[in-house]
Amino acid sequence: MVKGTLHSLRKVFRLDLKRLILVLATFGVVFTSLNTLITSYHVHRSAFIKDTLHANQVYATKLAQVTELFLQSVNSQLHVSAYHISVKLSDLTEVHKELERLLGQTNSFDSLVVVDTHGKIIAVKPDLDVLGKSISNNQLDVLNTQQPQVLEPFVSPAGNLMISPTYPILSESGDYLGFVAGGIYLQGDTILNRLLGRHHYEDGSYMYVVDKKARLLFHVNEHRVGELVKDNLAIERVLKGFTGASEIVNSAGISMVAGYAPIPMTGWGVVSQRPMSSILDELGVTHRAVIYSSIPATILILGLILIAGIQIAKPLAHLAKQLATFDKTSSDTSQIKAWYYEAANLKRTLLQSNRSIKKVIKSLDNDRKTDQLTSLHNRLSLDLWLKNAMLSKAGMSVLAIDIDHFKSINDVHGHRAGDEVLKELASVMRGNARADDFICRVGGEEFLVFLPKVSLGEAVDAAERLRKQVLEHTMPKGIQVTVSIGVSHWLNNESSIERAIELADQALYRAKRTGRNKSCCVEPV
Ligand SMILES: Nc1nc2c(ncn2[C@@H]2O[C@H](COP(=O)(O)OP(=O)(O)OP(=O)(O)O)[C@@H](O)[C@H]2O)c(=O)[nH]1
Repeated sequence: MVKGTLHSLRKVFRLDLKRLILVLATFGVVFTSLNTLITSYHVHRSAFIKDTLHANQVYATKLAQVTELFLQSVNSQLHVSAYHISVKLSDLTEVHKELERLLGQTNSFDSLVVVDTHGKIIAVKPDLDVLGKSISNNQLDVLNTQQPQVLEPFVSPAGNLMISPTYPILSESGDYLGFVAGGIYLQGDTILNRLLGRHHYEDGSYMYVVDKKARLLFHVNEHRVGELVKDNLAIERVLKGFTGASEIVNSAGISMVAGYAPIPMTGWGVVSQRPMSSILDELGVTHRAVIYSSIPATILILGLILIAGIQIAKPLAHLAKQLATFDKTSSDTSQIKAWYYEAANLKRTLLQSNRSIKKVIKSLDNDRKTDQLTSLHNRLSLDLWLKNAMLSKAGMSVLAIDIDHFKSINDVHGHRAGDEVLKELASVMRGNARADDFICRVGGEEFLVFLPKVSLGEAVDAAERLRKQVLEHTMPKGIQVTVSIGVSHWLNNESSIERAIELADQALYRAKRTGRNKSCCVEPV
């Protein structure tokens, strides 16, 4: 059973040319398509990441410039106010008015304070519960440096997380009188949010700003503002003053494609980034579109290759079939449409060899049925002929012919001369025969002649005619021979032809016994 199953499987999976082309074409097209898709995926991936890196760097640079411009503008506004305050410092009402003017004139600040040289808040707008209070100890440095600067993020007494640009107040003679500071909130609907917060996109891109201690000043997630960020390559690089872009893993362990740029005025840094997963998602969408759009072309190409393959295989398959059965179907070979060079060549060769082989076979077949010395029929040919003859209903006469004393011819003239005599006698018999007669050499110097549709009487006459002709004929080397002939007739009834041949032999024996060079006959059987 296993053997049978294996045989059936082998039959099903037999690798003919058509199947081979089918398998190779499918494999080729699928492999090429896959290879193209994989290559295109990698090329697109690199291009997507490169584009995103570049876009994020451009964004970060732009936003760094915007932030710096904003801070410069804030600085200028405080500068002007510091000047106005310096001349009115003795009148705090006027100082408050100046703060009110600045607050109303610009939306850069959420609050404004004036601090004296002891660090005490002497004026505030809007009215907050900080008047008369001192600035915190870690902010006292601004009194020492007496330079414009931005205070590090701190929580105001009113509970707001904020940064604070400051500007020194100098008297006309250049004495330091304190500083004016603007409060900019970092949480809620702040100026920084309005300035930077629009740069958050649905594709997951977002940006953030860190101060020089890597503390978040701005972040899409407001709750993270004020948080110190560690282990972030982009932040490390930007706080060293570099502008650039790279693939990073953020502090939450998420792969990001980030661009970064520093804000030289404050030492802060801006980072714009997009999650790698969102890039790959977009790439996936693009790639699926590529796959879907390439399917019809792939199927078309596969179909065309298959059609071409089948057309190529067809003549070869037909030629192979013809080769297998060439003896029966050679005429069909010329009908095969060998439409391309190799198949046409094969077809021509097949037709030629077909013809040659048939010729050879025919010649071999003739040789098989012919006596090599006399070219008369041999016993095999006789058997075949008799089978056909027995089918026809007509009777026939049989002559059994034997050369008299042939041994002495061989002895006297040599075996070769004997052969020549046999050949010559065959020629005499052929010349004497009708088209339907069948002449056969059955032994050394013994012959049988079958005369279809000839009566016994006519056969006796024919035998006599032949005997006389041989008698009068001069054989090669001047040899004279005689023949004895036994004649019988077969009526083609229930008796066998073998019996008729036997009787002809008996008649021949009688002719030999009673003097040779004569013909004897028997009654028809
Ligand atoms: N040259 C030649 N001789 C052959 C061939 N076949 C048989 N012979 C010879 O034919 C001779 C036949 O001799 P026998 O059978 O004695 O008969 P015969 O001499 O003809 O005598 P009868 O038949 O009684 O008249 C033998 O010597 C065979 O060697 C052949 O192909 N060529």
